Amino acid sequence: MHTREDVRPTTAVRLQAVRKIYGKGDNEVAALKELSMSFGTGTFTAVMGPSGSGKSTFLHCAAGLDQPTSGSVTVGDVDLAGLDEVQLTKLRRDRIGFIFQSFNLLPALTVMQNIVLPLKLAGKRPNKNQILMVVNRVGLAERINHLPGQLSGGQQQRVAIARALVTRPDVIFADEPTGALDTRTAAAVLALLRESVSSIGQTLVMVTHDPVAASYADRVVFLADGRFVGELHRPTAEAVAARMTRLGAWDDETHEPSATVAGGLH
Ligand SMILES: Nc1ncnc2c1ncn2[C@@H]1O[C@H](COP(=O)(O)OP(=O)(O)OP(=O)(O)O)[C@@H](O)[C@H]1O
Repeated sequence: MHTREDVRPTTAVRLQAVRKIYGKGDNEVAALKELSMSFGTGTFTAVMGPSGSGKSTFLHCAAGLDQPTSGSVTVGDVDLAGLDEVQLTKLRRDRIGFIFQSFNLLPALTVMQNIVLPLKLAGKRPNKNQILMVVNRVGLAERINHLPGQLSGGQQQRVAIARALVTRPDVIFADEPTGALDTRTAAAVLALLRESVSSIGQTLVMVTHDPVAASYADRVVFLADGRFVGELHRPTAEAVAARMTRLGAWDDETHEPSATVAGGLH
């Protein structure tokens, strides 16, 4: 018998010639321009680019939260263009995990209830051993009966990571997952994300402004003005920062390179 891993395609997510136009006529903005990109199963990719380069639009289109104007997005072996809203919702629930800067936990539910929520919503009976494995992996075994409000920011983000891992999705999209955390807590969360890729083969795509966060990835892809403009494999924070500087990412000083870059963290 095949396990699900045996039959997983080697490409978890593929975008082909994706265009996304917002607005009409004089107000038209081309946020993505013929963007083509693939994300291999079991890889960790960081997506970077200057403000307005299309990172959020990319994330929304790749995760089936928004539809491209043209081009195609495939998750696993499913072309999203062929799905109606109900099917898209089901695909997001069953095959995609999300981690946000703001954690997005339900405050009235315990840690354990938050973690098993995606399984409950999918009508699946939680497998106790699998849940406990995930809870242990994120280091929350002592906290399962706490409410999110009783946890630190780093602990809350670890709950969000466990919640994303528990359905064993084809891909997890993370949007600035360490944006609200201090440097040391961010490092712990990034190490955990890295470990979920290295040890269980999770596929992870993370949008970030932080070169140090990006240095935990296998690959960094750079967007500028809605286009793919380059990539770095086995990135260092210094190389990422240098590339971002060349892209003019910090000209407006809204996103300073992290102070930790100089230390060569990773
Ligand atoms: N709903 C929308 N309506 C009109 N234009 C939009 C909309 N969303 C995004 N845009 C425009 O599309 C372009 C890409 O925006 P997007 O938010 O994807 O960039 P980003 O790289 O995520 O930016 P940031 O790093 O500042 O979050 C920008 O020019 C933006 O103004």
